[in-house]
Amino acid sequence: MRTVRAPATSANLGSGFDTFGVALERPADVVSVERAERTTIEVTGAGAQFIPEDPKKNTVGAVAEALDAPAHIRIDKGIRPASGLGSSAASAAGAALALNDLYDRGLSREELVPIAAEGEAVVSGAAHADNVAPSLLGGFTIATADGVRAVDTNVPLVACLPEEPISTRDAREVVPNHVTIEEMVTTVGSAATLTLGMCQSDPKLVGRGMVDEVVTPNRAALITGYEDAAAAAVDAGAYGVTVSGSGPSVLAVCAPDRRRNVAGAMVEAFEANGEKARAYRTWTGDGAEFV
Ligand SMILES: Nc1ncnc2c1ncn2[C@@H]1O[C@H](COP(=O)(O)OP(=O)(O)OP(=O)(O)O)[C@@H](O)[C@H]1O
Ligand SMILES: N[C@@H](CCO)C(=O)O
Repeated sequence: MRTVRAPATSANLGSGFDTFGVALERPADVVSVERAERTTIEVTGAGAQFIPEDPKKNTVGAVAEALDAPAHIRIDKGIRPASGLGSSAASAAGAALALNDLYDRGLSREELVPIAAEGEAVVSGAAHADNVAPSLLGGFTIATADGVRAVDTNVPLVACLPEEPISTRDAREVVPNHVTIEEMVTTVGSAATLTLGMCQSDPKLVGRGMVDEVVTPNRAALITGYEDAAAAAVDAGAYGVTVSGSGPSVLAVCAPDRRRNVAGAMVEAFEANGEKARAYRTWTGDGAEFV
């Protein structure tokens, strides 16, 4: 048997739609695999009642098929599904690392990224790698058509998770198909600034790099209370705020000693809009690990 702890992740980071992602120190999924004649899945933990155990509908089933590694797979969910914290991706990343070792496939973590992304295609219709990449590699990752690059970083973050679920599949429907040259220039500038901030572990630069006028406004409109929560986070000292992944989670970057204030301000803002919420005070983190 092999057991892997795979971290939550936050993708897009505002300016890096379908490209940027970052691993979080917490929360995480724990995935255990044992050899079997055919793949079966057992899900427990956060939101398990909403997660299919059919291998054709669960991200880990696609991973087992891609690796030709049938197994009994147990997933203990630490990351609520449809949360914007890479719940589906963490299971896929954990299963990829565990099955690769169990069946001695000898693939590198980088080579496992597109395999884990096939799991994402099962649930969202797109094999986007911007959650599975940081969950496998850790740190800040840049996923492009010719591969994935990872950067070690150490940036304090607050992830605030309102109760209303939003599926990635639904949230991809509101992404515009075209941008203006002015929007492109703003996004490129933000993306470059965010990348520099991650390379230098500079939360102020990361916050400035979250500015996005293309995807974020359309996603924010799906999240009840987003504008109030984002404004409250900035008032409490956040350097930047954006939608985490496809939402509804909201990601803020701030100084380490401001995380409690930022977390409390966002939770209160959501509650003032009738939305219960919880917040994780965390840091950028490492990739999946054997336990
Ligand atoms: N192993 C899994 N863990 C979590 N969700 C899964 C899993 N397998 C399939 N799903 C399905 O995927 C959906 C959640 O994935 P989705 O991409 O929408 O949200 P997320 O991964 O939590 O957030 P995001 O991708 O925006 O960070 C749910 O409908 C769930 O039923
Ligand atoms: N880039 C993906 C990430 C989902 O977590 C999206 O925003 O649809």
